[in-house]
Amino acid sequence: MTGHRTSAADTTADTTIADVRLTPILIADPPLLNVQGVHQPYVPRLIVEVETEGGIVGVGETLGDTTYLEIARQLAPALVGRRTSETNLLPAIAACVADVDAGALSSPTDTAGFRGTPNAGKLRLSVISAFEVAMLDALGKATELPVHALLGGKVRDSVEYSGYLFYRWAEHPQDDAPRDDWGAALDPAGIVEQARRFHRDHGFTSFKLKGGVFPPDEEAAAIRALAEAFPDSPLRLDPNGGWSVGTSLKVAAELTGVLEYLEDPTTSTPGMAQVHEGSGMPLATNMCVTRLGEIPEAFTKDAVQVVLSDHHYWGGLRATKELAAICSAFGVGVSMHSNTHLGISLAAMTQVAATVPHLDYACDTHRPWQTDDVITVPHVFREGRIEVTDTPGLGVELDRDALAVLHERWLAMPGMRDRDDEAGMRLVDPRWTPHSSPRW
Ligand SMILES: O=C([O-])C(=O)C[C@H](O)[C@@H](O)C(=O)[O-]
Ligand SMILES: [Mg+2]
Repeated sequence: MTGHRTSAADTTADTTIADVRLTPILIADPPLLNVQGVHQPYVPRLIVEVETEGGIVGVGETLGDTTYLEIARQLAPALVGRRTSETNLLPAIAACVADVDAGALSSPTDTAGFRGTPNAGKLRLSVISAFEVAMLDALGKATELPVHALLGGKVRDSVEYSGYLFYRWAEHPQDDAPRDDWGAALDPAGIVEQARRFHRDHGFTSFKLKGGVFPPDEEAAAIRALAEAFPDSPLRLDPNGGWSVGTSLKVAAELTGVLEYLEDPTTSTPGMAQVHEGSGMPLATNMCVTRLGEIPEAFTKDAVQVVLSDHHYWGGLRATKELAAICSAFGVGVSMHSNTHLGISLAAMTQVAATVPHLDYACDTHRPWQTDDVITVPHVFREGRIEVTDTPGLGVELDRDALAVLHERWLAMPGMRDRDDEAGMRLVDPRWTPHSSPRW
């Protein structure tokens, strides 16, 4: 053991950051529907590599839209010469060196992230998250410790995820888009069939339906059909703020006892508080509590009962643990949100989820919808769970060939470098205007 440590120290002990590499990529995505529109054939992600003086490489993954990439490009050189252990400095360094383009802040919602109104702090935190994960991965490899050990150690050996169901078209309208064999899911029967495949292929026993697509009574009917097909499964419905308070109260009354929780039925914190007060339905959010400053109002008004943490939003794995501790102090539950992502993010989500004692719900993940990956051994869900590895760092290895292919795709398709679900929908419905909120 000592001999092993010594030899590792000889070659790898210097954890000073020597180089930071950024690789924007485009990953294939099916035509999944939501309140804003439809996923386009490709979604941008950013892969961050942090290389130490000792030659160790750590990896991180985050949103790859232009604004995020610009922030990352400003932040990367400022980290050279820092230690991989200095993750607490990331917010201050980012605030000093990374400007956020005003255009990115003028949008009513952050279409890339679905987390309420964008602001500079939120966008920087999303970029920081990938650097923090890459630094922890490198540090873990250098010290021969898994990332969960750097966060205080795991309290569970596997992390449960929920099957993320979407209304969807059979194929994208673009002729040259990638195809899959899922077929369309546009009614309760289609959603139940999708859930059966998720259960068969990955063992998921908890399901979330992305709503805000059809009139709420149709989506409530899909939930009831799921409850009949999977009587023991916890179920959630998430219309991403597409309903008025009145509509939310009506659906909440109808689905009380059927849903585990209702997610972001309406957009504002006062609106969420009214819905909970009037219905008693537990409400979850990844839209009205997405940074520390939004917590006091939401918790004192009892507007949310479950916060969907997301290390990409909150600035990394340590920040996720801090959020979980605050939630615990207020008796608010914690689960985990996801956007379209690959295996590096799934590894990071699993490592941090393993360390949060009161993670009371199955976490969200889009990963089963993705056919691409940038790690050599993609994760396998068993009984809806991912095993928490004890391999040093995140326990994943970058597949450089796959990364190069997906980067080539990014170079070749400048029109896909920003997620734009509205633009995707306008190809089919040129008058599409999702911002007449609330839709129902
Ligand atoms: O829980 C959520 O709100 C999400 O997962 C946001 C995502 O962007 C989802 O709506 C999607 O991918 O369409
Ligand atoms: Mg949500």
